[in-house]
Amino acid sequence: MSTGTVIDLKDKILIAIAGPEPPFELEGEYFNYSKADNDGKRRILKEQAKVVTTTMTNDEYLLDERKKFLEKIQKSELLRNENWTNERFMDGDAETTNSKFLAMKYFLARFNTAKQVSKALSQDKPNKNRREESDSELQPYVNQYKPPNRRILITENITFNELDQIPVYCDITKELDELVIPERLAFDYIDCNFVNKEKEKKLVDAINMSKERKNQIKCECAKKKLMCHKNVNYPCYRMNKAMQKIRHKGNTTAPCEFQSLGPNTLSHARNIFFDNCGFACSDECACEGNCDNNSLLIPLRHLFPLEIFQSDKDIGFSVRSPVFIPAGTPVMEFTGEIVERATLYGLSEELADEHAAYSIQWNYHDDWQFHKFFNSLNFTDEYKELLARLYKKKFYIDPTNIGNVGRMIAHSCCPNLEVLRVYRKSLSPAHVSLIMVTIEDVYPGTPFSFDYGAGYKVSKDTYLTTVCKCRLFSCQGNGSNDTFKTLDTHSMAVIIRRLHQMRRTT
Ligand SMILES: C[S@@+](CC[C@H](N)C(=O)[O-])C[C@H]1O[C@@H](n2cnc3c(N)ncnc32)[C@H](O)[C@@H]1O
Repeated sequence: MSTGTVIDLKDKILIAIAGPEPPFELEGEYFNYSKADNDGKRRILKEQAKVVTTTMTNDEYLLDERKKFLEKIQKSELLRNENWTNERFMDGDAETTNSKFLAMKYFLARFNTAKQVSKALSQDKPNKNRREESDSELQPYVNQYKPPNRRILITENITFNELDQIPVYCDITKELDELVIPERLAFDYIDCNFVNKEKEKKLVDAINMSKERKNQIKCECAKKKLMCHKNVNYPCYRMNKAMQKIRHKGNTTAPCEFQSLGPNTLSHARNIFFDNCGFACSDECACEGNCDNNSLLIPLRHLFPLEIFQSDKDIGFSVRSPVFIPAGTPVMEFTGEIVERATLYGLSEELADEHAAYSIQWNYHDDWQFHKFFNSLNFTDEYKELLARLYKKKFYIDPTNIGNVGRMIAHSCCPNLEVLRVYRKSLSPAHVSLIMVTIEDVYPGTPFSFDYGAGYKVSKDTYLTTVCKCRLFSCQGNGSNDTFKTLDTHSMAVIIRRLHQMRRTT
């Protein structure tokens, strides 16, 4: 584990232009934690760990958290009128559309290449003779974690930000003496992306060029209420609409939808970063991002209470929320260092493997639709040339040493989140943010997950999908239920609907 900390990097870091300034005061407890190396951080976490017990039942705890959440919403003029009990997955036609979308997503998670996918899709037929499972057979896949009453609380707040309190629990160790803080838990927390000025000089050039008036995108609308953007002349809204229409060849489904409070919908389960990108208002706009054209509004406000917990040795730490989150909600951002592939793989072999395991690649070097798109804009020629050069490379967000809660989300073959790219202020790779959006209604306590992709390896010769421990109904991991592994999308959609009905009544 490398030991770079916020303190070591303070003078080298450039906050990627899209984000607000993070709390870099480095005071008090945060200062001590941040200046410590990995061993030191683990020591601090171990020293502050304590056993906590509760006499509340799980239902009482969830009710209490829901009450607190609703009180928080009531305090916000912007969010007060939203209906957070609305189950979007079940909302009329949305149920059919959503279950088909999820079934397609789970189906695609099985294949490594586009060729395999095409072949499998051509053979994807409903099996009318299939016996339907009973509720008790499906019960193990309802998937709502209920922690024990006695837990080890490693830290009350891994973020050090009182507006975003995220506790970390260990539920696999009973006694404090036995608690081992893994290296991967001892990272520096950051709320926005950043660029290392020394490593990514071209990104710094792009950030500087983006400050020219012609290369900026921001709304200068009068400060009004939530719907202020719905004027087709506002640049960010127009840009959002235009970007949502960028499509990979052959995608004839409706464009995706990126908005503040949802539902954010995806265009297609395939080609996620090709076909699903949007643009958001930011603090530079007259609305300061407090409008409906900002899919980062909820993540930046840290609206949903989150918890990091460990209940499984193999999976490690995971994340869950004690409140219901409807489908299509951007729950959190995935933050870290914006790096080019060569920077990531220029690390020593061991470090590169470790960083790759946590990083998300969010663009494709041959994304010619995106090239065509920014070339059609009124940016300066110099900026367009630089963007063309930059976007021939692959970019990652690397949260290994400095990142946020997004880095703790587990993989699943039946994920409930999708990671999407959204830009603010301009279109360079330094203006990107990755948002993690729910693709189904997420019931209280359900661990969050996304699909790491078929190419993700846990060791030199082992793909994660072959050893996956998500244990959900169509998990591809060894030892999982074989009857679900090869299901067609039609049968899967039926099971997905039934699981949702079961979750609602639990
Ligand atoms: C990005 S990290 C996720 C956070 C990690 N659980 C932790 O404790 O730091 C990815 C690693 O988590 C583990 N992991 C995540 N999802 C898994 C799954 N479904 N099955 C097995 N291991 C998983 C693997 O070790 C993987 O390399």
